[in-house]
Amino acid sequence: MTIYYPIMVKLRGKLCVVIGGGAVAARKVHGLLDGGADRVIVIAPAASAELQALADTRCIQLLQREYREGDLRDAFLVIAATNNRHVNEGIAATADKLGILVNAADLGEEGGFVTPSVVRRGELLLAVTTGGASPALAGIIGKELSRQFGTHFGEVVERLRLLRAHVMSNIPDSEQRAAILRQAAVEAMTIGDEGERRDTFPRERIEEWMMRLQQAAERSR
Ligand SMILES: C[C@@]1(CC(=O)O)c2cc3[nH]c(cc4nc(cc5[nH]c(cc(n2)[C@H]1CCC(=O)O)[C@@](C)(CC(=O)O)[C@@H]5CCC(=O)O)C(CC(=O)O)=C4CCC(=O)O)c(CCC(=O)O)c3CC(=O)O
Ligand SMILES: NC(=O)C1=CN([C@@H]2O[C@H](COP(=O)(O)OP(=O)(O)OC[C@H]3O[C@@H](n4cnc5c(N)ncnc54)[C@H](O)[C@@H]3O)[C@@H](O)[C@H]2O)C=CC1
Repeated sequence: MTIYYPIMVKLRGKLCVVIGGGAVAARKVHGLLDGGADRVIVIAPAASAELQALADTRCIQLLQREYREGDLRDAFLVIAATNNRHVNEGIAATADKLGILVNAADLGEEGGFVTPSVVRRGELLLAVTTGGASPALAGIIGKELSRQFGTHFGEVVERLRLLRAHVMSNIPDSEQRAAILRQAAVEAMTIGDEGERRDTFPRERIEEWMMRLQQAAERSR
């Protein structure tokens, strides 16, 4: 068993290299693009129509050839997704030597990182892993979470961010701030319950919301 440490990493401006051009590579490329990557190079002698289409729209750069030793130079992150175990192993070993983050689609835990099942709702990002024990279960739990956390959560989190900025600049006491923000998060989780309209959260303006939460926090002291 491998123990993992989860982080949310920024990919903007960082070179990501994907080797392989099949269905698995395409899924990983979509994950990278959804995750903010804007410099993605895909290397494969034969790439799927899906990857060709991404290259046509300039979302990725496609190099139609086999992987070569120097291809990882300057990469921040590498995904080895060929159907050749030997090639994937070589990529993983080279990346390791160069200190580059590497995912090996067929080596599971032998790579440097594994990709979780992901649900995005605006800035809310849910990621599920079984560490390679059951990728299918990770996917099923991801689908369950996407039902549980509806699309309105994007807006909910946006409002919470606005509230937090407002609270940060208006409430000097850190304990009071925490009480207000915790209560706002509790309210956010109940939205949708009892027929509440999902498209307006909160009903009040941010300033009024803060005042109400502040008064409630004071009452419960
Ligand atoms: C270790 C890991 C490395 C990595 O790729 O990062 C890995 C490895 C392998 N997957 C294999 C098979 C399958 N993978 C999926 C699906 C997903 N696989 C994903 C991640 C991971 N897969 C990493 C661990 C994540 C974790 O466990 O938490 C997900 C979560 C995310 C993503 O791919 O982006 C995505 C779901 C996305 C979603 O739905 O949300 C399905 C399900 C299906 O197809 O319906 C199957 C068939 C059923 C099954 O095997 O469970 C095989 C065997 C291939 C063979 O048989 O030859 C290997 C190789 C091995 O195990 O050695
Ligand atoms: N991690 C995961 O979620 C999963 C991983 N897998 C594993 O991922 C691997 C890839 O799966 P698929 O995309 O379905 O395979 P695929 O057969 O559709 O595609 C393989 C790709 O690798 C390319 N390739 C082969 N040799 C290469 C080289 N030397 N340099 C560059 N590119 C090369 C081919 O041109 C092709 O584009 C398989 O080995 C499979 O075991 C399979 C299912 C899920």
